[in-house]
Amino acid sequence: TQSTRPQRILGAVQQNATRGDPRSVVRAIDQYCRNQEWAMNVGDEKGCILDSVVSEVNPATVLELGTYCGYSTVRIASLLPPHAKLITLEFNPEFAVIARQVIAWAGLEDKIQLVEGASGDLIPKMKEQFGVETFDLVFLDHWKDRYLPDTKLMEECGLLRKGSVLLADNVICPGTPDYLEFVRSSPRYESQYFKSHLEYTKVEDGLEKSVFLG
Ligand SMILES: O=C(NCCCCc1cc2ccncc2s1)c1cc(-c2ccc(F)cc2)cc(O)c1O
Ligand SMILES: [Mg+2]
Repeated sequence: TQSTRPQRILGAVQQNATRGDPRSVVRAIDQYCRNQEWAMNVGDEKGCILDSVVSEVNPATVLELGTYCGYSTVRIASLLPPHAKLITLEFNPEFAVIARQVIAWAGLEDKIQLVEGASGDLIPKMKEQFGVETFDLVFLDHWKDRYLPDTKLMEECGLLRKGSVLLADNVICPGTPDYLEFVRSSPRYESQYFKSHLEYTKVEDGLEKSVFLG
């Protein structure tokens, strides 16, 4: 039977990356997706910007919306301090099955909790079910039309504190116009655009970093 793209990405990790070495997992996925077949990982170019923001924030609690195969999950978790926790939400069960194996190959199971379901359903349960107070960093990389409603939902659920950082992928391609307009015009956010390219291509894309001012 025909394999899926996520299954082929997992195969590339198992063949080319070293167990317990997160950066080799990141490198194996980037090499596969740049040389064999494109996939919607944040990628190496935007990934460097992601690394710099994660290192600057040095978060104890991270929420990732949109796991896919776990590329950015592993990339972020590899930079977290010892007792930090990353919760990642994935809607597609097939992606979740692959991501769990990529996370395990990287040896990062203790830092990462992958939760299956829709962000709109799970965000209101964060405090009670997952024992979360607030998130220091949120990486938005899920349905592009959910960035704005989920940001408002996180505010309403008290999951953001003064200084919480939102980092959003794909604000140009595929684009998140309503989200961009909101964070750039709201007095409650300080926003900054990091120009880059769509993963593994020359098409323009970028990350928007928005600090919640409380
Ligand atoms: O759709 C994208 N990413 C979201 C996948 C949706 C997965 C979800 C996770 C989840 C968790 C919780 N609740 C609800 C959801 S929905 C995406 C698409 C492109 C792209 C760019 C140019 C193209 F020509 C074709 C695709 C590039 C990217 O970097 C992306 O991130
Ligand atoms: Mg993306």
